[in-house]
Amino acid sequence: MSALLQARGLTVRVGACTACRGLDLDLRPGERWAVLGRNGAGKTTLLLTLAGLHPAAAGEVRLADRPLAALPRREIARRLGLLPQDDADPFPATVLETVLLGRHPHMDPWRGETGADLDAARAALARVGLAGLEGRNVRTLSGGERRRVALATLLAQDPAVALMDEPTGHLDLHQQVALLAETVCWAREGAGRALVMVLHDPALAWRACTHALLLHGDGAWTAGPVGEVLETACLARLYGHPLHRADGPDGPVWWPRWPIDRV
Ligand SMILES: Nc1ncnc2c1ncn2[C@@H]1O[C@H](COP(=O)(O)OP(=O)(O)OP(=O)(O)O)[C@@H](O)[C@H]1O
Repeated sequence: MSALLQARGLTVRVGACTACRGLDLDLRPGERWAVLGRNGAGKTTLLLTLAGLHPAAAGEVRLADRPLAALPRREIARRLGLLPQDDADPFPATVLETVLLGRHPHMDPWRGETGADLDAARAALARVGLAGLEGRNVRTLSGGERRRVALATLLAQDPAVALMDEPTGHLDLHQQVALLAETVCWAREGAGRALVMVLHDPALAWRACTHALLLHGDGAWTAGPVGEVLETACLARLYGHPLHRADGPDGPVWWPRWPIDRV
């Protein structure tokens, strides 16, 4: 099956950081990639580069087999969605108005939103468990509620490729699992959807994703199926911290060793 998004020989740099050097990646329909690495390894910058919002130092990103750089932004926005790490609200918009922003790439600029756009926005809010909050000012939401609105905006956009920067940020333990599970269901429903998500918990990556990309912080990277890449010694090297692993009925969990000799 042909890739929805491809990186070829991609080198990504920002400031003194080299996120990856010579990255080759094929994001195929049905695949869900977790991006893992230490703080400052360049995960956000890589996502921005895959979205065409940060220039590559070398190599190329291709969307639907065409160079991303050659596509108009509106066409990119119909196929590719980005959940940013932070939710900025310059204006006191309502929850529904915020989620409707996800429909803009699909709207006729002269007609504005249709009933179908409103239905899509309301359905997305219901998926993240926020039906009934349509009229609330987004600035009055809690951090976790605001994160769920951001995810609803992405779902309403309905892109084939969703790039998600720390989708579990601000979410409690239940909401982390609920929202990731909902996202996985959404990705599976579509004819050809694929996800890339930055996560800080390899156990969630193991459950929610099919593949993992590890950014080692010096431009080196490791990519492959989660069962091969998410290995304890490799994760301990990635984070520079010894890890414990335990296996439960729904998969492995890793947790960092507490420095008992110091605290
Ligand atoms: N405009 C910039 N100028 C200089 N350095 C920058 C710039 N933007 C980001 N950086 C640096 O580049 C590095 C990578 O940033 P990035 O946000 O991509 O990391 P990250 O892996 O997403 O980190 P985190 O896990 O903390 O979110 C960081 O050290 C950051 O301080």
